[in-house]
Amino acid sequence: MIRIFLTGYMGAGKTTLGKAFARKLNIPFVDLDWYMEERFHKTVGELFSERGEAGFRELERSMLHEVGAFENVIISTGGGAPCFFDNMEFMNQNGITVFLDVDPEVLFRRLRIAKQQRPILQGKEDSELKDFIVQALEKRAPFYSQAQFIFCGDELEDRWQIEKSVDKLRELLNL
Ligand SMILES: Nc1ncnc2c1ncn2[C@@H]1O[C@H](COP(=O)(O)OP(=O)(O)OP(=O)(O)O)[C@@H](O)[C@H]1O
Ligand SMILES: O=C(O)C1=C[C@@H](O)[C@@H](O)[C@H](O)C1
Ligand SMILES: [Mg+2]
Repeated sequence: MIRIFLTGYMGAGKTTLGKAFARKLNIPFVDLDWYMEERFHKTVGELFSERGEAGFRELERSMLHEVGAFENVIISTGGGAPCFFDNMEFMNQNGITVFLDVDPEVLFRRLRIAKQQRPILQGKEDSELKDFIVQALEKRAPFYSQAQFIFCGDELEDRWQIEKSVDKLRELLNL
């Protein structure tokens, strides 16, 4: 039975790599953010603004437990999920955990063009976004570093790079 949790900061490529990896292994892919959006018929942004971050995190935790019971699945978590409650411990006990490690400069490049969909980044000027990412990575490092595997997600810009990363991840996990 395969159950893999992909973690990492926003824009690390959890959804991109997770989808491609699941296709390769021919098993379902579940994105925790999408799962919550479907379950509640609301966007992550709406859930955030209606419940506040604390309410969102509670919901995220219970949804993580729900998808964490699925078998033969690749799960990409929200960027913050590993950093609240005992979520990291839960994932380590229930599956294989991978931290997608991406250079802050690369994250900045990706996120500056896609920040509107992410409530935590909304309204930030490019000049403050870079520092915000660096500081957030420092704060979150103690959680992300508890993953069993660390994988470089710098190269996910086109189909060819994604395919190459999928093969490397497969090798790393011995699958
Ligand atoms: N070719 C590309 N050039 C630049 N940016 C890209 C390209 N392809 C994807 N991106 C961006 O890179 C980011 C990585 O994608 P992805 O959505 O998989 O990250 P994620 O880890 O799932 O983030 P989140 O935690 O916010 O869901 C996205 O913001 C996407 O818009
Ligand atoms: O890094 C975060 O805290 C977040 C990441 C996204 O995946 C979403 O779960 C939400 O926007 C919060
Ligand atoms: Mg995602």
